[in-house]
Amino acid sequence: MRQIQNFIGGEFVAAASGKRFDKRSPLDNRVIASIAEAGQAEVDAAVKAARSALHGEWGGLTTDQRVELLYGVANEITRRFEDFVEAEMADTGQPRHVMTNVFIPRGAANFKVFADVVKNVPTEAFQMATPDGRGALNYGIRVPKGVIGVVCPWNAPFLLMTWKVGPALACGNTVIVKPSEEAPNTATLLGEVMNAVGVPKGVYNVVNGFGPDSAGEFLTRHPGVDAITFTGETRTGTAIMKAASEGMRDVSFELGGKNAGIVFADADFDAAVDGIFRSAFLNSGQVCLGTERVYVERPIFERFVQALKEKAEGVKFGRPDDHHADYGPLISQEHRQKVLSYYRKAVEEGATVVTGGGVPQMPGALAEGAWVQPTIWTGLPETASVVREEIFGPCCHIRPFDSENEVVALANDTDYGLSTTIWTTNLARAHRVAARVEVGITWINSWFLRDLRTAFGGSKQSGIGREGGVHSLEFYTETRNICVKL
Ligand SMILES: NC(=O)c1ccc[n+]([C@@H]2O[C@H](COP(=O)([O-])OP(=O)(O)OC[C@H]3O[C@@H](n4cnc5c(N)ncnc54)[C@H](O)[C@@H]3O)[C@@H](O)[C@H]2O)c1
Ligand SMILES: O=C/C=C/C=C(\O)C(=O)O
Repeated sequence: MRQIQNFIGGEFVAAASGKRFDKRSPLDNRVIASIAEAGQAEVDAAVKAARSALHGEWGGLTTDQRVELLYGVANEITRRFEDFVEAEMADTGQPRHVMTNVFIPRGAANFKVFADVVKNVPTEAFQMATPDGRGALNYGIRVPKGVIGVVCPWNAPFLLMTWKVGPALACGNTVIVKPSEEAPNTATLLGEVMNAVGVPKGVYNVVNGFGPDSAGEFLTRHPGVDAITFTGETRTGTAIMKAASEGMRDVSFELGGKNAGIVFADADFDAAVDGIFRSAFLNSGQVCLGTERVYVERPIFERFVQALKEKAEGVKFGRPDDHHADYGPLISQEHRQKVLSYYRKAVEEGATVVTGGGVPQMPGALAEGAWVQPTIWTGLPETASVVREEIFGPCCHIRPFDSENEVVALANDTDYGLSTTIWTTNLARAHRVAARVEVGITWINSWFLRDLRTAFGGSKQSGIGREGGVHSLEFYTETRNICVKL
């Protein structure tokens, strides 16, 4: 069984308390790893190591030298691509093709894009007139924010962790990562990469554990942490914001969503079915940008529901290396119980269950896994729980609409504001509707296409701040203005 340690100051260490916790496979609920649970002592040590790296070799590197190392990290991730695929499949149980095509390639990309940004982004300067006529020059310099706490979710562990570590390191910070207790594997593996590439010890640290009264809380409350970047549930964001406020730390939050998919009658029908299907069921619905509310223009509503039903009923489940497997299980039995509770609630609230609503029959040991059926509902009011609350499973509710104004109002009738996908061949309308939907990112005739230079983040309860391209610099650096009299 894999033993997973913390990674502090370049060393793999257990917890002084000796505390460890188990990781169970989503596939069959077997214990597959034992993880050292970092306590306050380990978090203190990680903060100390990160701080001394800032004032040591790492803090003295030029941007070019830092960029060189980050490219080295990206290249080493690529060289060990298979190791990261295996590690993440063990954690999440998702099919190999999802890892190799979607999630793991973003590891290297998340380092390269920000290495390029910091190399090329200009700083600002202003010439100003002065009463004596000789003028003055103002110029800005960017400095690292310091020690960054990075708290990560389990649904795309490597992608989402490196999406924060990449810019943080590119801007000269040091980091302490707290992976999800459900998905610690790839964060530990990245520690091996950092050592292999020669990233100075203490620049990248990993403390494993849980949230409240464990590593997550110890990190977000720590006075030696200068800023916190968090990806996870909105309610966790509230708890972390409270912790960060003790000491006035800046926060960057990527939180929950209840995203709408909008399909107009003039859409490319097959493309829209494929696109909504992928956005609702990829990664067994465990994607924050995924679609759980589908709105279809009435003339094609019945045909669309039928087409989506057929695709959902064609889904094959299996082990990650089963080439026939389209989908894996949910991350854990606990999460499966949450999703199944919504499946029950939908029926209690009067939903028509178009397909699914239960668990698939799985052979042998897989019967113990966290499997659920892809599920489609119709017939519920917008006030229903499964229409209002994030479920984070392979399920969606579909309802018809009759006008552009109606569907914009429906899409915006949510506490969240993360993403939307719009399907129509009338691009003037697509752009008009996209500008009116209150979310951070909208896709037109597509979904989950990601240009890493763009602003990424949520509105309303879906997040605080934007990361991506130069936008990340606003969070991972501080700008100092210097005015010199000429
Ligand atoms: N907006 C985005 O880009 C984005 C991306 C991926 C996932 N998500 C969201 O993440 C959620 C799924 O991930 P999850 O279940 O791991 O989220 P979660 O909030 O349960 O946990 C996320 C992380 O926070 C830690 N944590 C929990 N309580 C804490 C506390 N009080 N203090 C410090 N740390 C704490 C957990 O240990 C874990 O590492 C979904 O809501 C999904 O929408 C959002
Ligand atoms: O489950 C959510 C996936 C989020 C993806 C990103 O944050 C990204 O693509 O940068």
